[in-house]
Amino acid sequence: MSSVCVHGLGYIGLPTAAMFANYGHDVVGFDVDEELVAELNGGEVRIDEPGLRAFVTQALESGQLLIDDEVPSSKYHIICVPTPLDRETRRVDLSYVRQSAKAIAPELRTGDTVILESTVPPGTTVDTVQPILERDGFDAGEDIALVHCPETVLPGNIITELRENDRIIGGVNGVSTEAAVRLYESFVESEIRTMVDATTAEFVKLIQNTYRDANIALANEIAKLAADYGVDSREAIELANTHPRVELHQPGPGVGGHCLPIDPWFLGHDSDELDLIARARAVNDGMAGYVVDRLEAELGTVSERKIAVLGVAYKGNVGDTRMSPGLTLADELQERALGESPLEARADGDEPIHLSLHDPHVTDQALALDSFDEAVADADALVVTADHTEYESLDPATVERRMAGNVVVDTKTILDETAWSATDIELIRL
Ligand SMILES: NC(=O)c1ccc[n+]([C@@H]2O[C@H](COP(=O)([O-])OP(=O)(O)OC[C@H]3O[C@@H](n4cnc5c(N)ncnc54)[C@H](O)[C@@H]3O)[C@@H](O)[C@H]2O)c1
Ligand SMILES: CC(=O)N[C@@H]1[C@@H](OP(=O)(O)OP(=O)(O)OC[C@H]2O[C@@H](n3ccc(=O)[nH]c3=O)[C@H](O)[C@@H]2O)O[C@H](CO)[C@@H](O)[C@@H]1O
Repeated sequence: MSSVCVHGLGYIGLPTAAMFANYGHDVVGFDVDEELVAELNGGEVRIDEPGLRAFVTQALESGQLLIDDEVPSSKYHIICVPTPLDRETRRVDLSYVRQSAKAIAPELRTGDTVILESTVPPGTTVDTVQPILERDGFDAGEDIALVHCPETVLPGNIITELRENDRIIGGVNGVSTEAAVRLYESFVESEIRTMVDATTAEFVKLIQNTYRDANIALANEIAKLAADYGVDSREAIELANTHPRVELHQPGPGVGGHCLPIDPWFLGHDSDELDLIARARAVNDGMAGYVVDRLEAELGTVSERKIAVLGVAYKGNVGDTRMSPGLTLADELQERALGESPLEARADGDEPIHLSLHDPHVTDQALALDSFDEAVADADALVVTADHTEYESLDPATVERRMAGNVVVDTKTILDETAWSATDIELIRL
């Protein structure tokens, strides 16, 4: 078993560190966030992910996982730090990756391996990480091993997918690739696919998420077309998918989360060839506006209405609100309610719209969420924006009684159409 240091203890680094520890490696989890380090050392796990708390507790209690705010010498260093996108410039911020490589460099010894797991634009391992690691005279591929090994786990199912997803490992040379394979094969149950090229591994990760984003964009456009023809988009997509070579995804209120709305732009980092991919992004980003159009068609205007947004997590059964379609919809409603003269609208002192946000999975106090009863009471319209299990069983008769209006937009098609058709509620599905 090896010594492993995992850099960055967020959604990816924490389960990864616990996984290596639970498979017998000596793991140090390092994070620059001192509050997080203290929380983890106190046994607190702030990420809402099924099974994670118990998994981390097991690793900590066994003594195989130590959480520290200093970087130790280690046979393996795994970088799981953020790679955020500047939404204005659409450029990635690689400062966390650089900072991490700089912290690793002084601890390196001959024979150590550095693994970049963070999602990055093609070329980052070789152009950004390698020169930092080589500053002290080490030669990547000769003295130390260097690879990119992208992370592909699905939030909501991270622990299972860590073990069961195929892994891709691209090293700067064959020796690097083999060194990383030896580590991951200690717990990965599926295929480990290797290549002697870190840039291809980076590229593959990005095209996986881009495929999903573009496929959802197609489903969203199909939903808008279907509405114009009076066709049920979900039924049409289900039938289309019976063809052996068709696999359409599902429409929705937009694409959220930390990956799909961001990663496609990484492909444009050193290329001007983004075309369809950029259009797909625009289609998905436009879905909030489309939902407001549908509401305005029913309500006349959204100004001065009470509208409840059910679901501010970026998708069902998670508590993560990064790039949340529900929150984007709330902003869009706010903007539309202000109309064309926002200053005038503000001057009269009235709230331009009464928005109520609800989510059973989100604990972020800053969002001022309402209880379900508060959200539904006297609402003119409800919009379901996350497919949380809790919303599937909403009682239509109770909702109808409590609302002032009768418009319910089910952007994820999780409500039981037959049950809701027994009420006077106008159920709109995408
Ligand atoms: N969340 C996902 O579903 C997912 C899936 C696949 C890939 N990824 C990629 O994995 C990477 C990490 O994502 P995440 O969701 O875990 O991020 P996160 O924000 O949840 O966690 C990142 C952690 O890194 C810490 N950190 C920042 N700078 C550091 C440094 N220099 N040294 C050590 N720690 C540092 C932060 O304090 C934070 O705790 C990103 O590149 C992301 O795109 C994420
Ligand atoms: C290729 C792939 O599978 N990548 C996954 C993805 O994880 P994720 O949690 O971000 O992905 P999704 O579950 O797809 O959700 C994203 C948004 O898309 C909406 N959506 C989804 C399906 C659909 O048919 N119609 C929709 O509208 C959904 O509601 C939500 O807003 O990226 C991670 C980081 O790189 C990967 O590790 C992980 O493997």
